[in-house]
Amino acid sequence: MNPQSITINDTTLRDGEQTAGVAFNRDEKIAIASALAMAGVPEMEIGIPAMGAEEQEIIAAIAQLNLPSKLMVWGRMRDDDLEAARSCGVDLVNLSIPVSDIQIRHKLGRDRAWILATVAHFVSKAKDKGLDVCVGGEDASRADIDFVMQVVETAQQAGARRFRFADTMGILDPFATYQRIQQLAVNFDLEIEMHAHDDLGLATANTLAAACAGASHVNTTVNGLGERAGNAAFEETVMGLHYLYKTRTGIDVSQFPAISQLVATASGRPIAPQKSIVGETVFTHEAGIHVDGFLKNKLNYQGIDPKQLGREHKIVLGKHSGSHAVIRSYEELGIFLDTGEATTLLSSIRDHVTRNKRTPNSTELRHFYGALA
Ligand SMILES: CC(=O)SCCNC(=O)CCNC(=O)[C@H](O)C(C)(C)COP(=O)(O)OP(=O)(O)OC[C@H]1O[C@@H](n2cnc3c(N)ncnc32)[C@H](O)[C@@H]1OP(=O)(O)O
Ligand SMILES: O=C(O)CCC(=O)C(=O)O
Repeated sequence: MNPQSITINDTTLRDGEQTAGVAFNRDEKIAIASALAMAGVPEMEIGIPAMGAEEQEIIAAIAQLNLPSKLMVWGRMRDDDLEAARSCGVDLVNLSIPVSDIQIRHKLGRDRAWILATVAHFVSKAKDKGLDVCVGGEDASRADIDFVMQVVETAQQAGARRFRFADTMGILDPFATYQRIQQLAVNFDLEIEMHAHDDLGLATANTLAAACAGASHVNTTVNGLGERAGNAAFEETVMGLHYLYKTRTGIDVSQFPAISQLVATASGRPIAPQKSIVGETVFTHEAGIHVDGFLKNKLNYQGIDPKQLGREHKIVLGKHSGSHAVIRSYEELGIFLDTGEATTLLSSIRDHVTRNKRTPNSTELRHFYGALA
Protein backbone atom coordinates (compact mmCIF):
# COMPACT_ATOMS: atom_id res chain seq x y z
CA MET A 1 0.00 0.00 0.00
CA ASN A 2 1.48 3.36 -0.97
CA PRO A 3 1.17 5.81 1.92
CA GLN A 4 -0.70 8.95 0.79
CA SER A 5 0.82 11.08 3.48
CA ILE A 6 3.10 10.48 6.43
CA THR A 7 4.30 12.61 9.32
CA ILE A 8 8.05 12.86 9.74
CA ASN A 9 9.10 13.08 13.37
CA ASP A 10 12.76 14.01 13.17
CA THR A 11 14.86 13.01 16.18
CA THR A 12 18.22 14.53 15.18
CA LEU A 13 18.14 16.55 18.39
CA ARG A 14 17.43 13.49 20.59
CA ASP A 15 18.56 10.15 19.13
CA GLY A 16 20.83 11.94 16.62
CA GLU A 17 22.62 13.59 19.52
CA GLN A 18 23.03 10.15 21.14
CA THR A 19 25.67 9.39 18.46
CA ALA A 20 28.76 8.54 20.50
CA GLY A 21 30.79 11.72 20.99
CA VAL A 22 28.21 14.13 19.58
CA ALA A 23 26.99 17.07 21.68
CA PHE A 24 25.19 20.08 20.25
CA ASN A 25 25.40 23.41 22.04
CA ARG A 26 22.42 25.71 22.59
CA ASP A 27 22.95 27.74 19.40
CA GLU A 28 23.43 24.60 17.32
CA LYS A 29 20.24 23.03 18.67
CA ILE A 30 18.27 26.18 17.97
CA ALA A 31 19.76 26.50 14.46
CA ILE A 32 18.99 22.86 13.61
CA ALA A 33 15.44 23.03 14.98
CA SER A 34 14.81 26.26 13.05
CA ALA A 35 16.23 24.88 9.79
CA LEU A 36 14.13 21.71 10.06
CA ALA A 37 11.00 23.72 10.83
CA MET A 38 11.63 26.07 7.90
CA ALA A 39 12.00 23.05 5.60
CA GLY A 40 8.52 21.94 6.70
CA VAL A 41 9.36 19.15 9.14
CA PRO A 42 6.07 18.78 11.02
CA GLU A 43 7.42 17.17 14.21
CA MET A 44 10.72 16.97 16.05
CA GLU A 45 11.92 15.16 19.16
CA ILE A 46 14.23 17.78 20.62
CA GLY A 47 15.79 16.37 23.76
CA ILE A 48 15.64 14.65 27.13
CA PRO A 49 14.47 16.94 29.96
CA ALA A 50 15.60 14.37 32.57
CA MET A 51 19.20 15.20 31.65
CA GLY A 52 18.95 18.33 33.78
CA ALA A 53 18.51 22.08 33.93
CA GLU A 54 20.67 22.99 30.93
CA GLU A 55 18.90 20.57 28.58
CA GLN A 56 15.52 21.77 29.91
CA GLU A 57 16.48 25.39 29.32
CA ILE A 58 17.48 24.67 25.70
CA ILE A 59 14.27 22.70 25.06
CA ALA A 60 12.22 25.54 26.56
CA ALA A 61 14.11 28.06 24.41
CA ILE A 62 13.23 26.08 21.27
CA ALA A 63 9.61 25.85 22.43
CA GLN A 64 9.52 29.63 22.89
CA LEU A 65 10.48 30.14 19.24
CA ASN A 66 6.95 29.06 18.31
CA LEU A 67 8.23 27.17 15.31
CA PRO A 68 5.58 25.73 12.99
CA SER A 69 6.48 22.18 14.10
CA LYS A 70 5.09 20.02 16.88
CA LEU A 71 7.75 19.44 19.56
CA MET A 72 8.28 16.19 21.44
CA VAL A 73 10.63 15.30 24.29
CA TRP A 74 11.82 11.90 25.49
CA GLY A 75 11.42 10.56 29.02
CA ARG A 76 11.14 7.36 31.03
CA MET A 77 8.02 6.33 32.89
CA ARG A 78 9.09 8.02 36.11
CA ASP A 79 7.60 10.93 38.05
CA ASP A 80 10.77 13.02 37.83
CA ASP A 81 11.08 12.53 34.05
CA LEU A 82 7.41 13.38 33.57
CA GLU A 83 7.65 16.53 35.66
CA ALA A 84 10.81 17.60 33.83
CA ALA A 85 9.02 17.09 30.49
CA ARG A 86 5.99 19.07 31.63
CA SER A 87 8.14 22.00 32.70
CA CYS A 88 9.56 22.47 29.18
CA GLY A 89 6.38 23.69 27.49
CA VAL A 90 6.33 21.25 24.57
CA ASP A 91 3.33 19.65 22.84
CA LEU A 92 4.09 15.99 23.20
CA VAL A 93 6.01 13.64 25.47
CA ASN A 94 7.36 10.27 24.42
CA LEU A 95 7.24 8.11 27.56
CA SER A 96 9.50 5.17 26.95
CA ILE A 97 9.24 1.69 28.44
CA PRO A 98 11.06 -1.52 27.49
CA VAL A 99 8.68 -4.13 26.09
CA SER A 100 11.03 -7.06 25.36
CA ASP A 101 11.35 -9.74 28.05
CA ILE A 102 15.12 -9.43 28.01
CA GLN A 103 15.02 -5.72 28.91
CA ILE A 104 12.03 -6.05 31.24
CA ARG A 105 13.85 -8.72 33.28
CA HIS A 106 17.50 -7.80 32.94
CA LYS A 107 17.37 -4.02 32.73
CA LEU A 108 14.41 -3.13 34.90
CA GLY A 109 14.16 -6.30 37.04
CA ARG A 110 10.39 -6.29 36.48
CA ASP A 111 7.73 -8.42 34.76
CA ARG A 112 5.13 -7.91 32.05
CA ALA A 113 2.34 -7.14 34.55
CA TRP A 114 4.44 -4.28 35.98
CA ILE A 115 4.95 -2.87 32.48
CA LEU A 116 1.21 -2.86 31.73
CA ALA A 117 0.37 -1.25 35.08
CA THR A 118 3.12 1.35 34.61
CA VAL A 119 1.94 2.26 31.11
CA ALA A 120 -1.65 2.73 32.35
CA HIS A 121 -0.49 4.80 35.32
CA PHE A 122 1.93 7.13 33.52
CA VAL A 123 -0.17 7.72 30.43
CA SER A 124 -3.09 8.81 32.63
CA LYS A 125 -0.81 10.92 34.77
CA ALA A 126 0.73 12.67 31.78
CA LYS A 127 -2.74 13.30 30.34
CA ASP A 128 -3.80 14.79 33.68
CA LYS A 129 -0.83 17.16 33.42
CA GLY A 130 -2.12 18.28 30.03
CA LEU A 131 0.45 16.46 27.91
CA ASP A 132 -0.18 14.48 24.76
CA VAL A 133 1.51 11.11 25.05
CA CYS A 134 3.36 8.77 22.76
CA VAL A 135 4.29 5.49 24.44
CA GLY A 136 7.80 4.55 23.33
CA GLY A 137 8.03 0.76 23.08
CA GLU A 138 11.75 0.28 23.57
CA ASP A 139 13.12 -2.95 22.03
CA ALA A 140 9.70 -3.69 20.49
CA SER A 141 11.31 -5.60 17.64
CA ARG A 142 12.72 -8.22 20.03
CA ALA A 143 9.50 -8.39 22.04
CA ASP A 144 6.72 -10.97 21.86
CA ILE A 145 4.31 -9.28 19.43
CA ASP A 146 1.32 -10.48 21.48
CA PHE A 147 2.70 -8.62 24.47
CA VAL A 148 3.38 -5.55 22.34
CA MET A 149 -0.31 -5.69 21.37
CA GLN A 150 -1.26 -5.73 25.08
CA VAL A 151 0.97 -2.72 25.72
CA VAL A 152 -0.58 -0.82 22.81
CA GLU A 153 -4.10 -1.75 23.98
CA THR A 154 -3.27 -0.49 27.48
CA ALA A 155 -1.71 2.69 26.11
CA GLN A 156 -4.72 3.36 23.89
CA GLN A 157 -7.20 2.79 26.70
CA ALA A 158 -5.27 5.13 28.98
CA GLY A 159 -5.44 7.87 26.36
CA ALA A 160 -2.09 7.75 24.55
CA ARG A 161 -2.30 9.26 21.11
CA ARG A 162 0.58 7.23 19.69
CA PHE A 163 2.73 4.12 20.09
CA ARG A 164 6.35 4.20 18.95
CA PHE A 165 7.57 0.83 17.68
CA ALA A 166 11.32 0.88 18.27
CA ASP A 167 13.67 -1.47 16.46
CA THR A 168 16.15 -0.50 19.15
CA MET A 169 18.87 -2.95 18.13
CA GLY A 170 18.30 -2.59 14.36
CA ILE A 171 17.60 -6.28 13.84
CA LEU A 172 14.53 -6.22 11.58
CA ASP A 173 14.30 -6.47 7.81
CA PRO A 174 11.62 -4.71 5.72
CA PHE A 175 9.43 -7.84 5.49
CA ALA A 176 9.30 -8.41 9.26
CA THR A 177 8.83 -4.68 9.82
CA TYR A 178 5.89 -4.61 7.43
CA GLN A 179 4.23 -7.57 9.17
CA ARG A 180 4.54 -6.13 12.66
CA ILE A 181 3.51 -2.60 11.84
CA GLN A 182 0.56 -3.81 9.80
CA GLN A 183 -0.57 -5.95 12.74
CA LEU A 184 -0.57 -2.87 14.98
CA ALA A 185 -2.08 -0.53 12.40
CA VAL A 186 -5.08 -2.75 11.61
CA ASN A 187 -5.84 -3.52 15.25
CA PHE A 188 -5.57 -0.07 16.84
CA ASP A 189 -6.85 3.44 16.20
CA LEU A 190 -3.96 5.27 17.81
CA GLU A 191 -1.06 6.59 15.74
CA ILE A 192 1.85 4.24 15.06
CA GLU A 193 5.37 5.65 14.82
CA MET A 194 8.33 3.66 13.46
CA HIS A 195 11.76 4.14 15.01
CA ALA A 196 14.47 2.26 13.10
CA HIS A 197 18.19 1.75 13.72
CA ASP A 198 20.76 1.05 11.03
CA ASP A 199 22.83 -1.78 12.52
CA LEU A 200 22.19 -3.91 9.41
CA GLY A 201 22.08 -0.94 7.05
CA LEU A 202 18.30 -1.34 6.77
CA ALA A 203 16.95 1.61 8.77
CA THR A 204 15.65 3.56 5.78
CA ALA A 205 14.25 0.43 4.10
CA ASN A 206 12.52 -0.61 7.32
CA THR A 207 11.11 2.87 7.79
CA LEU A 208 9.67 2.87 4.27
CA ALA A 209 8.24 -0.61 4.89
CA ALA A 210 6.59 0.67 8.06
CA ALA A 211 5.10 3.60 6.14
CA CYS A 212 3.68 1.19 3.57
CA ALA A 213 2.29 -1.02 6.33
CA GLY A 214 0.26 1.78 7.88
CA ALA A 215 2.56 3.68 10.24
CA SER A 216 1.31 7.26 10.55
CA HIS A 217 4.63 8.68 11.78
CA VAL A 218 8.28 7.82 11.18
CA ASN A 219 11.44 8.90 12.99
CA THR A 220 14.43 10.21 11.06
CA THR A 221 17.76 11.88 11.76
CA VAL A 222 19.71 14.19 9.47
CA ASN A 223 22.66 12.34 7.87
CA GLY A 224 21.46 9.20 9.66
CA LEU A 225 23.03 10.20 12.98
CA GLY A 226 22.01 8.25 16.07
CA GLU A 227 22.90 5.61 18.61
CA ARG A 228 25.56 3.12 17.29
CA ALA A 229 25.03 2.82 13.49
CA GLY A 230 22.42 5.58 13.59
CA ASN A 231 18.79 5.96 12.58
CA ALA A 232 16.89 6.20 9.28
CA ALA A 233 18.39 9.18 7.44
CA PHE A 234 16.00 12.12 7.09
CA GLU A 235 17.05 12.91 3.54
CA GLU A 236 16.84 9.27 2.38
CA THR A 237 13.49 8.61 4.02
CA VAL A 238 11.83 11.73 2.65
CA MET A 239 13.25 11.27 -0.86
CA GLY A 240 12.24 7.59 -0.75
CA LEU A 241 8.68 8.50 0.20
CA HIS A 242 8.46 11.21 -2.47
CA TYR A 243 10.17 9.29 -5.27
CA LEU A 244 8.86 5.77 -4.71
CA TYR A 245 5.33 6.37 -3.47
CA LYS A 246 4.52 10.02 -4.24
CA THR A 247 3.77 10.35 -0.54
CA ARG A 248 3.09 13.84 0.80
CA THR A 249 5.39 14.90 3.64
CA GLY A 250 5.18 18.68 3.24
CA ILE A 251 8.99 18.84 3.28
CA ASP A 252 11.04 21.07 0.98
CA VAL A 253 13.86 18.82 -0.26
CA SER A 254 15.80 21.74 -1.73
CA GLN A 255 16.83 22.52 1.87
CA PHE A 256 18.58 19.15 2.30
CA PRO A 257 22.13 20.17 1.29
CA ALA A 258 22.12 23.13 3.70
CA ILE A 259 20.55 21.18 6.58
CA SER A 260 22.89 18.27 6.06
CA GLN A 261 25.92 20.58 6.13
CA LEU A 262 24.62 22.39 9.22
CA VAL A 263 24.26 19.09 11.10
CA ALA A 264 27.58 17.74 9.81
CA THR A 265 29.36 20.80 11.17
CA ALA A 266 27.49 20.90 14.48
CA SER A 267 27.97 17.18 15.06
CA GLY A 268 31.59 17.05 13.91
CA ARG A 269 30.59 14.11 11.70
CA PRO A 270 31.46 14.95 8.06
CA ILE A 271 29.26 13.60 5.28
CA ALA A 272 30.81 10.71 3.33
CA PRO A 273 31.21 11.69 -0.36
CA GLN A 274 29.01 8.78 -1.45
CA LYS A 275 26.29 9.36 1.19
CA SER A 276 22.93 9.06 -0.59
CA ILE A 277 21.19 12.30 -1.56
CA VAL A 278 23.60 14.71 0.16
CA GLY A 279 27.10 13.29 -0.44
CA GLU A 280 29.48 15.37 -2.56
CA THR A 281 29.80 12.81 -5.38
CA VAL A 282 26.36 11.22 -5.62
CA PHE A 283 25.53 13.07 -8.85
CA THR A 284 29.06 12.76 -10.28
CA HIS A 285 29.69 10.48 -13.27
CA GLU A 286 33.02 9.03 -14.37
CA ALA A 287 32.54 5.63 -16.04
CA GLY A 288 32.88 5.87 -19.83
CA ILE A 289 29.68 4.07 -20.73
CA HIS A 290 27.65 6.11 -18.25
CA VAL A 291 29.09 9.42 -19.40
CA ASP A 292 28.58 8.55 -23.08
CA GLY A 293 24.93 7.60 -22.31
CA PHE A 294 24.44 10.65 -20.11
CA LEU A 295 25.78 13.00 -22.79
CA LYS A 296 23.38 11.50 -25.36
CA ASN A 297 20.42 11.97 -23.01
CA LYS A 298 20.76 12.60 -19.29
CA LEU A 299 17.71 10.43 -18.60
CA ASN A 300 19.85 7.42 -19.54
CA TYR A 301 21.59 7.80 -16.20
CA GLN A 302 19.31 9.96 -14.06
CA GLY A 303 17.12 8.43 -11.38
CA ILE A 304 16.62 11.34 -9.02
CA ASP A 305 16.79 14.78 -10.62
CA PRO A 306 19.48 16.65 -8.64
CA LYS A 307 17.82 19.99 -9.52
CA GLN A 308 15.08 19.41 -6.97
CA LEU A 309 17.84 19.35 -4.33
CA GLY A 310 19.43 22.46 -5.79
CA ARG A 311 22.25 20.26 -7.10
CA GLU A 312 23.72 19.45 -10.54
CA HIS A 313 25.16 16.47 -12.34
CA LYS A 314 28.93 16.62 -12.71
CA ILE A 315 31.17 14.76 -15.15
CA VAL A 316 34.77 14.02 -14.19
CA LEU A 317 37.62 12.21 -15.89
CA GLY A 318 39.22 9.21 -14.23
CA LYS A 319 40.47 5.66 -14.56
CA HIS A 320 37.16 4.47 -16.01
CA SER A 321 36.60 7.26 -18.54
CA GLY A 322 35.96 6.59 -22.22
CA SER A 323 36.98 8.67 -25.26
CA HIS A 324 33.64 10.55 -25.48
CA ALA A 325 34.13 11.92 -21.99
CA VAL A 326 37.75 12.91 -22.66
CA ILE A 327 36.82 14.70 -25.89
CA ARG A 328 33.91 16.48 -24.19
CA SER A 329 35.92 17.59 -21.15
CA TYR A 330 38.70 19.00 -23.33
CA GLU A 331 36.11 20.75 -25.53
CA GLU A 332 35.03 22.62 -22.41
CA LEU A 333 38.63 23.83 -22.11
CA GLY A 334 38.57 24.98 -25.76
CA ILE A 335 40.74 22.05 -26.89
CA PHE A 336 39.46 19.87 -29.72
CA LEU A 337 40.83 16.32 -29.79
CA ASP A 338 40.65 13.49 -32.26
CA THR A 339 40.01 9.97 -30.97
CA GLY A 340 43.70 9.02 -31.07
CA GLU A 341 44.68 12.01 -28.91
CA ALA A 342 41.85 11.22 -26.50
CA THR A 343 43.12 7.67 -26.10
CA THR A 344 46.68 8.86 -25.43
CA LEU A 345 45.48 11.42 -22.89
CA LEU A 346 43.43 8.77 -21.12
CA SER A 347 46.67 6.98 -20.19
CA SER A 348 47.95 10.14 -18.47
CA ILE A 349 44.59 10.60 -16.72
CA ARG A 350 44.58 7.01 -15.48
CA ASP A 351 48.11 7.30 -14.24
CA HIS A 352 47.28 10.58 -12.44
CA VAL A 353 44.20 9.16 -10.67
CA THR A 354 45.97 5.98 -9.65
CA ARG A 355 48.81 7.95 -8.08
CA ASN A 356 46.81 10.84 -6.54
CA LYS A 357 43.47 9.16 -5.76
CA ARG A 358 41.55 12.09 -7.22
CA THR A 359 40.33 13.36 -10.57
CA PRO A 360 42.58 15.81 -12.47
CA ASN A 361 41.70 19.52 -12.46
CA SER A 362 41.72 21.74 -15.55
CA THR A 363 45.33 22.88 -15.04
CA GLU A 364 46.47 19.27 -14.94
CA LEU A 365 44.40 18.39 -18.02
CA ARG A 366 46.05 21.25 -19.93
CA HIS A 367 49.43 20.03 -18.73
CA PHE A 368 48.74 16.49 -20.07
CA TYR A 369 47.70 18.01 -23.40
CA GLY A 370 50.83 20.18 -23.52
CA ALA A 371 52.94 17.06 -23.05
CA LEU A 372 51.35 15.40 -26.11
CA ALA A 373 53.45 17.21 -28.65
C1 LIG B 1 17.08 3.21 23.40
C2 LIG B 1 17.24 4.63 23.71
O1 LIG B 1 17.82 5.36 22.98
S1 LIG B 1 16.50 5.18 25.12
C3 LIG B 1 17.12 6.81 25.31
C4 LIG B 1 18.37 6.74 26.07
N1 LIG B 1 18.99 8.04 26.15
C5 LIG B 1 19.88 8.29 27.06
O2 LIG B 1 20.17 7.49 27.93
C6 LIG B 1 20.57 9.62 26.94
C7 LIG B 1 20.37 10.53 28.13
N2 LIG B 1 20.50 9.84 29.40
C8 LIG B 1 20.92 10.44 30.53
O3 LIG B 1 21.26 11.61 30.56
C9 LIG B 1 20.88 9.63 31.77
O4 LIG B 1 21.02 8.25 31.45
C10 LIG B 1 19.53 9.87 32.54
C11 LIG B 1 19.51 11.31 33.06
C12 LIG B 1 18.30 9.65 31.66
C13 LIG B 1 19.42 8.93 33.72
O5 LIG B 1 20.61 8.99 34.44
P1 LIG B 1 20.80 8.18 35.82
O6 LIG B 1 19.63 8.46 36.69
O7 LIG B 1 22.14 8.54 36.35
O8 LIG B 1 20.70 6.62 35.45
P2 LIG B 1 21.49 5.72 34.43
O9 LIG B 1 21.40 6.28 33.08
O10 LIG B 1 22.87 5.41 34.91
O11 LIG B 1 20.61 4.38 34.56
C14 LIG B 1 19.31 4.32 33.99
C15 LIG B 1 18.24 4.05 35.04
O12 LIG B 1 16.95 4.25 34.40
C16 LIG B 1 16.22 3.00 34.45
N3 LIG B 1 15.39 2.96 33.26
C17 LIG B 1 15.80 2.77 31.98
N4 LIG B 1 14.76 2.85 31.17
C18 LIG B 1 13.68 3.09 31.92
C19 LIG B 1 12.32 3.31 31.65
N5 LIG B 1 11.90 3.31 30.39
N6 LIG B 1 11.46 3.55 32.65
C20 LIG B 1 11.92 3.59 33.94
N7 LIG B 1 13.22 3.41 34.25
C21 LIG B 1 14.07 3.16 33.27
C22 LIG B 1 17.29 1.96 34.55
O13 LIG B 1 16.80 0.74 35.03
C23 LIG B 1 18.25 2.62 35.53
O14 LIG B 1 17.64 2.62 36.79
P3 LIG B 1 18.31 1.98 38.14
O15 LIG B 1 19.26 3.02 38.61
O16 LIG B 1 17.15 1.83 39.05
O17 LIG B 1 18.95 0.71 37.73
O1 LIG C 1 11.45 4.12 23.60
C1 LIG C 1 11.66 4.93 22.72
O2 LIG C 1 11.15 6.01 22.68
C2 LIG C 1 12.64 4.56 21.66
C3 LIG C 1 13.96 4.91 22.12
C4 LIG C 1 15.02 4.62 21.16
O3 LIG C 1 15.69 5.52 20.74
C5 LIG C 1 15.26 3.25 20.73
O4 LIG C 1 14.65 2.33 21.27
O5 LIG C 1 16.10 3.07 19.83
